[in-house]
Amino acid sequence: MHPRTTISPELREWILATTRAGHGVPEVLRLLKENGYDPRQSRSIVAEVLKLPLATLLASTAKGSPQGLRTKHPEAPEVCIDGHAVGVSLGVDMPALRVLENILSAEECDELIELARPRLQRALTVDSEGRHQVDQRRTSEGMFFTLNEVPLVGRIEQRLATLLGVPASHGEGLQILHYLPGQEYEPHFDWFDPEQPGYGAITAVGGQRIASVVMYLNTPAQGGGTAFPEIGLTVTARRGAAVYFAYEGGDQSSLHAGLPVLQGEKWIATKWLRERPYKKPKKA
Ligand SMILES: O=C(O)CCC(=O)C(=O)O
Ligand SMILES: [Fe+2]
Repeated sequence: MHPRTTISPELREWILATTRAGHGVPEVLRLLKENGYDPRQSRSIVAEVLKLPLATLLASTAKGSPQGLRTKHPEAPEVCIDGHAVGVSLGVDMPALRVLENILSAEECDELIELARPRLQRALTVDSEGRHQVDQRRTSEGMFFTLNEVPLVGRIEQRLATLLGVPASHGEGLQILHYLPGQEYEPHFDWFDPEQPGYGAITAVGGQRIASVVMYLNTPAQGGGTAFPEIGLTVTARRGAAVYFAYEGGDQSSLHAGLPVLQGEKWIATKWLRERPYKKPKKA
């Protein structure tokens, strides 16, 4: 049997602190290499400390892994942006996740819903070839705003950019989703799978996704939370709050689902961020 690598408490703490500070696995591995660690050994050490399967880490350090900009995780207890105080009421290390309070005011939530309502269509998913398709796993209706389409959208994009330290140009257009009782979004990852044939096309502009912000525009009477089954966490959908989470391509811990709405309705605004500036590809 091979002896297990012993990891000093200092190295373990350094890996955790560096990850918590918002650096991705590739960056941690790069720094270890710079400091003379053998790359193969570093991968095992990082996998062990972050409790990631080695296979996941190998996938995440290959082409699925963002090499560009990363978000910085908002720090508790609150971040003040242009006089708007955003509360950080819960934090998780793996995946890097924060529950944000008061990301939107009640008026901003209502205004987004009213702007989106006349433009709703059945929400689509992206298939392995990069095509948009109707999918039984996603039964809600939705629409996209273009970047900075109206002043309200621009203001929210700017707020998120300041909060997360990534320019608004890295964002995909804000998506509004509307769920009725029984509608849900089954467990999925927001990162694009590097093993899928359409990966190159989907990431040709903007690269890999690095983080998601799901903002709740109303409070469903019952149900409709966002569940993270790998860590046993369900974030309650409450008007004006949001869940932010960051990931590597291949990161299993970021599995999440929009739970079925049991009573009432659910409105969310989702912002996905890319590692590089993203512009919507022109229609062929
Ligand atoms: O509805 C939710 O709570 C989650 C939505 C989501 O995962 C997404 O839009 O990617
Ligand atoms: Fe998602």
